[in-house]
Amino acid sequence: MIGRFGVSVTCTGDGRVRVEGPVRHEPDDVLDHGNAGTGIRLTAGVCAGIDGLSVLTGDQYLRRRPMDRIAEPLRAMGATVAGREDGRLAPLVIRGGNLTGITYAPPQASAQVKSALLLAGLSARGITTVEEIHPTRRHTEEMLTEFGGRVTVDGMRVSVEPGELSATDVVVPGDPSQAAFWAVAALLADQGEVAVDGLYTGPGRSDFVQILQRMGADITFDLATGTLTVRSSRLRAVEITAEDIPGIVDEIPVLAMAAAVAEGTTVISGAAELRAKESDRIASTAGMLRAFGAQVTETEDGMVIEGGARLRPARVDSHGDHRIAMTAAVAGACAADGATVIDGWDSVATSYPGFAQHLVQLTGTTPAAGDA
Ligand SMILES: O=C(O)C1=C[C@@H](OP(=O)(O)O)[C@@H](O)[C@H](O)C1
Ligand SMILES: C=C(OP(=O)(O)O)C(=O)O
Repeated sequence: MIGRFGVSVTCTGDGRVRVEGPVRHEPDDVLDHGNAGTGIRLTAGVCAGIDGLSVLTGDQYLRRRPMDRIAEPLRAMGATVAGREDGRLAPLVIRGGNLTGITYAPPQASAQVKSALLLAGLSARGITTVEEIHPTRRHTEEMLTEFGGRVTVDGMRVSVEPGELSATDVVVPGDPSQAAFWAVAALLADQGEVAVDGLYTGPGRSDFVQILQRMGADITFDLATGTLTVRSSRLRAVEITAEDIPGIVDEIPVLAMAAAVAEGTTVISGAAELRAKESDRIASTAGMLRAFGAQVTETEDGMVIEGGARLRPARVDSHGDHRIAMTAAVAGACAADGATVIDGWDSVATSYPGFAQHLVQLTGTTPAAGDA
């Protein structure tokens, strides 16, 4: 993908990637982002800053996800953004360059929107400011600062000044969202302990740990080392509200699975944003839980999960959503006696290509892929 901008990218084979910039010209082909919502939205921010034409698209699921959340502010900065349904849906065609900084308050708590605007702001005239309604993950601010970008954070206001970035070496820590699957695997199992090392320890990415603690889980996260340790536990129901959601936005499917076996009724609300993810994650999570035998009622902005389910093996449709597929695999391997089959297993490659191998290492169970 980055190669389309004339940037040289080399994988050295020892886990390192060498990227030689800068991005200076329009991409020489259509930028296909597959299933990656973060990818297309952040790249749109970069393309808005390039004096030229960029065409961005993705797979059948991504082409259904809302892009107006980035198209509108990027237009306000001076880019031309066209797409299906008046720029609401990809493919998007962006003519960038000649941007002016704006102050923008996204109506949704979204690190993707914030990041798109900060990236565009690097090549705008004046300062670009994003006013968040709720703090979201801050990887973009951290990365821009490491690359010499001038970023200021003042409470819920994040600003960037225009300027060139300079190359640096970055060590990418482990992704807490991936570790969440192994945490719930340990909790669903009858016995045992799982430890995951080297995780990112910054704010807003490991809130699932506190949710699981509220559920009575024996779980600790060592902020000095980034080590998560989880032991099989009896869980109780929890109430998850709008305040909690931005910090666990990607972990709801797997937390909902934990809630299905917990004692009591779990209520999740304020999570309407989940309907705009890879799948409608309220509907797909509820469908998955029901397939395993749990009782769930979908609400407009969340769900009510009756706990105490004895999970049975299931046939689950991932709806093209990696987090549904991985949650089902963990439940099938750790808590349901018999073969669970997952349709749309390929989606897992979006965020965790090594997942099946790790599941086999941990549980000895190979997930059964159904139809593509
Ligand atoms: O910035 C990011 O890397 C992401 C932000 C989140 O999206 P929103 O902040 O738009 O909810 C999250 O769901 C996504 O998986 C990754
Ligand atoms: C929502 C997710 O990703 P994206 O929006 O980048 O497709 C996710 O990783 O669960």
